[in-house]
Amino acid sequence: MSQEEVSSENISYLNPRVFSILAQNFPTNNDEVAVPDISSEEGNFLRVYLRIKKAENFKHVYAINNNTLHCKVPPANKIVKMYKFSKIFGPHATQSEIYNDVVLKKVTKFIQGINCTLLTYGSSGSGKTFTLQGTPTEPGIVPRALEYFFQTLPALPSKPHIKPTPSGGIMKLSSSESAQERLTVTNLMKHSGDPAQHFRTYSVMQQHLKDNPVGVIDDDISDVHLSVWVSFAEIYNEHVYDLLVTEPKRGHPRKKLRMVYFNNNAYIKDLQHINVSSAAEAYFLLRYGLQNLNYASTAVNDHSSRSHSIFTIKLAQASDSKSGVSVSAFNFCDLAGSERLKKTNNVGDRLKESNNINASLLVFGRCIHAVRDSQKLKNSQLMPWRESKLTQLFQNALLGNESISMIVCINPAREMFDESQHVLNFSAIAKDVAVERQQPIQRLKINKFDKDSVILEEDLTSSLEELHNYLAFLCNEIEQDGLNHTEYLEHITSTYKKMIENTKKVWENTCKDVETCIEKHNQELLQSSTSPIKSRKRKKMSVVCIDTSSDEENQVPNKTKEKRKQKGSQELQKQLCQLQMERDANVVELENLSARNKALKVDNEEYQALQKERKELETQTVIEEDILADLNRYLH
Ligand SMILES: Nc1ncnc2c1ncn2[C@@H]1O[C@H](COP(=O)(O)OP(=O)(O)OP(=O)(O)O)[C@@H](O)[C@H]1O
Repeated sequence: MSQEEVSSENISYLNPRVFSILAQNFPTNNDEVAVPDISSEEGNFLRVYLRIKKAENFKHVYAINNNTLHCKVPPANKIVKMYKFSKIFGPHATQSEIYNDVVLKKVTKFIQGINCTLLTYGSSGSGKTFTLQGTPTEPGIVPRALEYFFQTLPALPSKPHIKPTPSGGIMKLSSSESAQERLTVTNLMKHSGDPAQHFRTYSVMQQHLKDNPVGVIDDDISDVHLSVWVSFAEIYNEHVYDLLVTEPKRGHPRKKLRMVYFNNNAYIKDLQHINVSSAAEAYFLLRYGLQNLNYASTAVNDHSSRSHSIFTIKLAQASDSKSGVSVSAFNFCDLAGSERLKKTNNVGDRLKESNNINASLLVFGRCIHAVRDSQKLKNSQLMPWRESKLTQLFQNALLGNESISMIVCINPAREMFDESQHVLNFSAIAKDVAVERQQPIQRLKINKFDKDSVILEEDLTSSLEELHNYLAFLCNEIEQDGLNHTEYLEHITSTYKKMIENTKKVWENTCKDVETCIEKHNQELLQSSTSPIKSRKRKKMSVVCIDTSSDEENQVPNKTKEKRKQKGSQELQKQLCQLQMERDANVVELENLSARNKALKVDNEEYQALQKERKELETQTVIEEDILADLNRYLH
C-alpha cells in the first residue's frame, strides 16, 4: 500500500503506544523485535557531557582523561576539584564528533518511538547555541540530526494524512485539512523575505554534512503512514511564545501562550506544529524561528540569547496491519546562559531578563537537586516543578521517563572561573540523577471471544478514552475560563462603581461651586447697591452669578445692572454647557459599560452551558464505565 492511501477506518483518534512501529524494523542481531532500552548502554543515569570552549592560555581547567576534569581553584591553585562526565569534549572537538557521540543513537531511538530531550546548559557566551545550531560551515547538532532523520526515513507523502494531537494521540486529517497544513510552511516562506537565500545557506551547510551518517530501516514499511512536524517555542521573561508565527501587526504584542496539563503532562496550548516533508523545510523553520528569538548584546556575549528556546521534531506513525500508532518527540532545548549581574553590567530590560533567566535556572537546579535527593534517600519530597515554565515542560523528562542528555558548556578563560565553577557544580548533581527504564509496550489485548465482542470492547474502550480526554480538556478550559471570567467580572464591576462614584462627586462639586458663586454674587450685588465705588472695583473680578435682586431693591443704574445680568448669565450658560458635555460623555461611558456588562452576561450564559455540558459528560462517562464493567464481567 502506498503512503498516499490511508484507510480511514483504521486510523482515528488513538492514543499511542510506547514504542513505534518502526522499532520493529530496525535490524537486530537475533531476529527478535527490537525493544529499545534507554538505559542499557547509558548506565542508569542522566548523561551529562562537557564541552570546553576554545580559549587562550587556560591552565587551571584540564581533562585528565575522557571523563574526568580537574579544576585548580585560583588564586593559589592549591585546591584541585574533580568533576566526572559521561564524556569530555576538549576545545578542539569538532561539531561532528559531538553529534556522533551524543546525538546519533538518540535519533535512532526517536525513530523507534522514544521521546528524547537534549539540553545545553552553561554560562552566557560558553558555546551553547554554537553547539546546538552551529553555523552554515560548521553545522551543529540540530541540522545534523535533521539531515540524518530525513535521510533514514522513507520518502514522505506530499501531504500529511495523520497529525499528532497536543495530548499525545494521533488524528486523521481530511484532504482539505491536509492541504491546509501544507499551506502553513508556504505562508511562512512568503513572510521570510528571501527564501532563495535560505536554500543557498542550506546547500552550503549540506556540503559540510556529506559525511553525516545515514540510518537504514531494513523491513518493508510501505503500509506505515508517517508524518513529521516541527514546533519552536521560546520562554522569555517567564512567558511562552511561538517562534513559528508571522510577525504581529505593528503595535500589537506577540501572543502569549498558556501551559496546560493533560494526564499530568504539561504542554503549550496553541503552539503550532508545522508539517515538514524534507530536511530543507525543517531547516528553514529552524532558521525562521531563530530570527524571531530574543537576542541582545551583553558584556560577555554580543549576540546573547535572552530566553530558553525549544525546537521540537515530532514523528507520527500509524499502520493498518501492525495495529497501533505512535508519536515520538525530540526536544532540543537551548537554555539561556546563567549570568553574574556584576560581570554582564546589565541594567533596565537586560537586568530584568537576567533576573528571570537566573530565577528559572535556579528552579531548574532545585528540581534536579530534589530528584537526585529523593532517589538517593528513597523518599518522595515535593519538587518545585510548577515554579517555572521550563521545569513544567521538562518534568516528565527530568523524572527519567524519556531519554534525556545534557551538554554542559564552559568557557575555561580565567576571568570566567566563577561561572564555570557554578556550572560544573550543577552538572555534578545532574549526573547523579537516575533515568528509569521505560515501560514495556502496552498492546490492545485481542480477545479469544467472538470477533464482534472484541470489536465492541475496543470501540467502547477507545470511545471511553476519548470521552475521558475530552472531559479533562473541558475541565481545564472551564477552570481557566472560570478564573478569567471571575477576574474580569470583578474588574469590570469595580471600574463601573468607581466611574459612578466619580461622576456623582464631580456633579456634586460642580453644583456646590455654582451655588457658592450665586451666593457670592448676590452678596456683591447687595454691597454694590450700598457702595457704588466698591462695586466698580469688584467688577474686575470674574464671578459667575445669577442676579436675583428685584428692581426696587437695586439702587444701581438700570444699564449697569442689565450688563451685569447678561455677563453673569452668559458665563453661567458656558459653565452649564460644559457640565452638560461632561455629563453627556459620562452617559456615553456608562452606556459602554452597560454594553460590556451585557456581553459579560452572555459570556456567563456560555459558561453555564459549558458547566452543564461538563455535568452531562460526567454522567455519560459514568454510564459508559458501567457498561464497560458489565461487558468485561460478561466477557471474562
Ligand atoms: N567551540 C567553539 N568553536 C568556535 N566558536 C565558538 C565555540 N563555542 C562558542 N563559539 C563562539 O562564541 C560565541 C558565543 O557562543 P554562543 O552564542 O554559542 O554562546 P551561548 O552559550 O549560546 O551564549 P548565550 O547564553 O549568551 O546565548 C559565538 O560567536 C560562537 O560562534
